[in-house]
Amino acid sequence: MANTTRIRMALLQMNIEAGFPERNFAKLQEMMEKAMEDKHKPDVLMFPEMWNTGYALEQIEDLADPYGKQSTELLSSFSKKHGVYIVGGSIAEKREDGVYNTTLVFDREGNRISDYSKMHLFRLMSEEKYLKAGSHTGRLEIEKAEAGMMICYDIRFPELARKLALDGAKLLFVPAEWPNPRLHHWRTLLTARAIENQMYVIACNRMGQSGETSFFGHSMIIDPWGEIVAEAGEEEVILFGDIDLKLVDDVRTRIPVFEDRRPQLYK
Ligand SMILES: NC(=O)CCC(=O)C(=O)O
Repeated sequence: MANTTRIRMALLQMNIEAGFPERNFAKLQEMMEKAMEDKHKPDVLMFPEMWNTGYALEQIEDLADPYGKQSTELLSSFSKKHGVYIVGGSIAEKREDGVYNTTLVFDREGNRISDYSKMHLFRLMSEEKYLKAGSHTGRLEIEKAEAGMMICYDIRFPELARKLALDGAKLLFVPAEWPNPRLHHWRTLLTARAIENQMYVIACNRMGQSGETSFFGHSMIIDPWGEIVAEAGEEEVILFGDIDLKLVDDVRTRIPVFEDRRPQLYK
């Protein structure tokens, strides 16, 4: 990177075929290769939620990736080969006690540097019947920038975003499978998390149809002032956008929300 405060993101807004992991692996690989062919090579690749299986929840025990092994092999070798960070959307990950909705993160050398399992399960899509909830927050470092992770429904919990910000996050990554008809909620909640925490929000949604459910895409990068840096439409696309970490410090200096908090009065 020429200028160390700037980071270029590539968000792979893909269709996901529920119940067909091999097809989704192939699609993801194809889009990752395409992203790296761009003349302004990205520093970070990011994907949607549950990109390996989609919401094939009734078959999830059979479809989920045991301990994320297959996903790790692909993402680790790709990040090492191309020298790119990967915030791996999320996968259905099978562990001994059940299936988790887990983000895996890799650095430019292919090392797995972080993981996060979705802690708030979304009942409207029956997650609580088939998935286990994670029990720790998700943090990582991209170049020298502290970042946090939330998965889809998690963005309805501002206290989690605030905790990540208080712990030092300047960026927030949000992989999602957020369906119609809640585009207004998606855009409003992401923008609110960016403004209130004065952080970049980088959110990658899927597009396409799965049974009766349609997904609107609209992956977004929002700056700490609440302005939209980049936003996709409803099509399958790679959304590129640059972030500048200096802006986080500028906004936090201009309106010193974190200094003005009075947590002793919020109990
Ligand atoms: N996959 C999800 O967590 C969907 C969350 C959602 O649609 C919402 O409205 O919240």
